Amino acid sequence: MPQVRGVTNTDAMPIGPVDSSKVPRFAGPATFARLPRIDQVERCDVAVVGVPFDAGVSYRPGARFGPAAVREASRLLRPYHPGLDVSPFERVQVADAGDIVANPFDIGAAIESIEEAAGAIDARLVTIGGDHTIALPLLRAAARRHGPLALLHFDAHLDTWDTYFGAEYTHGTPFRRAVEEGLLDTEAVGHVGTRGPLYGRKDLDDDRRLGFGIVTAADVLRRGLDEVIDALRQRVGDRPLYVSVDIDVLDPAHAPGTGTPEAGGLTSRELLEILRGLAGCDLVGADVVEVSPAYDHADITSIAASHVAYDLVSLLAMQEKT
Ligand SMILES: N=C(N)NCCCC(=O)O
Ligand SMILES: [Zn+2]
Ligand SMILES: [Zn+2]
Repeated sequence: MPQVRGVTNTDAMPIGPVDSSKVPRFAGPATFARLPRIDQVERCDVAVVGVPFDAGVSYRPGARFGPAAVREASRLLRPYHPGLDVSPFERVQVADAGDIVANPFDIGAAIESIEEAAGAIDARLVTIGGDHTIALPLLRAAARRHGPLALLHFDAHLDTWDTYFGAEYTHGTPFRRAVEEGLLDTEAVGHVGTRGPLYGRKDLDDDRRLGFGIVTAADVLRRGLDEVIDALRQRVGDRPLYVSVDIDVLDPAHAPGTGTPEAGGLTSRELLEILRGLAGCDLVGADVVEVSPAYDHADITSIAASHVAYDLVSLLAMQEKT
């Protein structure tokens, strides 16, 4: 039976996901959360878009298959978010914008086309990666619309390193490039969940000099969620905020399917609670990156990433004026 959707949503209710009480959730093509494709709606407030690109990785590859795995895992999401008390797909039009085509053999060309394609989507974006290289063109596109951005970067890693094998554009370097390009408001940039061995103490000195504050994974444990959320909200204030979530911010027990796993990470419960604590901030865009399904088990990582994306969509939907 073909799926029936509304013809137009110009001034009517948003078109929501396929109803899982009528069409089994395991049937039909996997758009994010079973939402309509962007070409099936007249207007779109929040778009979920994939970037299947992983030519920037330093260790285990495979994040090019992240968008497809996260969409599959998102079939079980339901339309009401009790933690945030919002039905995001009723409040605004959310749609799946498909995948951005990025050259797998030319990182420079890929970065350019990601920036251009992201800039051409007339909606607030939640992007599913792909490796962390893609954050740079996504930040460029967002900063072009909103000016210098506050950034909360959830990751085991700093990703402010300078070069790898002489290469400037990799998944370990996007946030140094973003500061150098003036995309970020360096009064309001921070990492959350940082941990693991570094190349040297200079990594931290450089990072601090670039303007970043750090809430380590150990800080989340020792200071507790409420204090951490307060500190993050104070740092961000009312600036336009971009949230970048590298799924390796989670402990490998919660996200084995990723390229550069580090022990001692956040639980998915902690991450989701911190994200919910950002309700009311001026979120303008977000990404979830570094899901590498070949290393996953029982879809643990792509399920976690689908919930992170759902929370980010919900935060964007809550602040959109209806
Ligand atoms: N962005 C991620 N996931 N990892 C960066 C790790 C860079 C390194 O191999 O040192
Ligand atoms: Zn990382
Ligand atoms: Zn990263």
